[in-house]
Amino acid sequence: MSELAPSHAPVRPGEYPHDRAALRATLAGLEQVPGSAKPDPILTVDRIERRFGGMTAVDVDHLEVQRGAITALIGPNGAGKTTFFNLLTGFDRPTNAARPFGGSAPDRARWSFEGRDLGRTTATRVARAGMIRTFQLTKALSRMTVLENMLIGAADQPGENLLVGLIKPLWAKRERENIARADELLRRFKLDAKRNDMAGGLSGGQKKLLEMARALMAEPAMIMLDEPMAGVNPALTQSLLDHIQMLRDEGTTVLFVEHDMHMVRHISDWVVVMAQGQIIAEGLPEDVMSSEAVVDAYLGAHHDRDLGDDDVLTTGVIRAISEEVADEAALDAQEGSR
Ligand SMILES: Nc1ncnc2c1ncn2[C@@H]1O[C@H](COP(=O)(O)OP(=O)(O)OP(=O)(O)O)[C@@H](O)[C@H]1O
Repeated sequence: MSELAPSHAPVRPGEYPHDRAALRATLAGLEQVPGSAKPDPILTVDRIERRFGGMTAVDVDHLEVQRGAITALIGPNGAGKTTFFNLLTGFDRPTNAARPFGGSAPDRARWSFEGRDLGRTTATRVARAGMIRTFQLTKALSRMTVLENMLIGAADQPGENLLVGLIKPLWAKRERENIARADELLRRFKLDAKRNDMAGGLSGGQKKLLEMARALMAEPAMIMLDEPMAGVNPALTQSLLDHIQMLRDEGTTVLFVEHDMHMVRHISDWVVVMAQGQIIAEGLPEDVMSSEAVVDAYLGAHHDRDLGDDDVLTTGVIRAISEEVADEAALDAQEGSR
């Protein structure tokens, strides 16, 4: 058994054996229920709500994201995944946002990253804390070159900091370092030949790669990818998957939203299922996605097919199935206590 598995002792990125099996062994020992406790959560979320008028888009009671793992957030269209991402990264505010100096009222949204409270902070500060996201629709700036796009992603770009801007030699050194890092990432993402091209001329898949590479300029502890496979042609699919797995192997935590179930099944270490704003299931991909509950929800009765898309995953079906699973668990528990 893995060294990590029995104790569930906290682990740091550098300590990961870069061994997916060991990480999975740790995760396999966890309770597969919504809000399940993780041995070493990098992100912990409590009671976050977002309503638009009378509609509740997000209503998450508790979530912990395991450090160093690839966690997939799946769910039908409109489940609240992107809104949840927006809230966590400071691009939107919860309806029950914590009030400044309001203490820690239990009904107020709270989330912390690396133990740091992010509930009252801005998108820029969230990014500086090491939690960087990409968007469903790529935000590559088309009238800038690929390299310029990369430099925007650097956490300490000189233009942002007046003091650094005033100290020219330091400025120049920073810029050289940022360019070196950008070039290294562009090589890694096979975009180096496009370095001086306008980003607007890249294919959809290349823009996705650029967005991911740009997010890595800030050396985030956790990268959040919103539908990284959307619009990517099959030729680039494998490359994207490899990059994401490489990030995990290097100790970066990955949280991604995706409809491509092949991707979810093949690269994620843990899957969180959202429906109607709530987290309704969590677990290992093979358990969550092969569980009769989710397979039925996605595919009807066709258990012999791999999950290809989630068109058939309607909120109603998944909720009905999750209730059924909860009932079964309650029955099991009753039987066990007899
Ligand atoms: N700014 C907004 N104003 C009003 N309603 C919104 C707004 N943003 C999101 N919603 C609604 O909130 C719900 C959740 O949307 P969200 O985009 O978060 O879902 P999603 O799970 O990311 O869906 P998809 O998989 O289709 O991207 C949807 O019903 C959506 O219409």
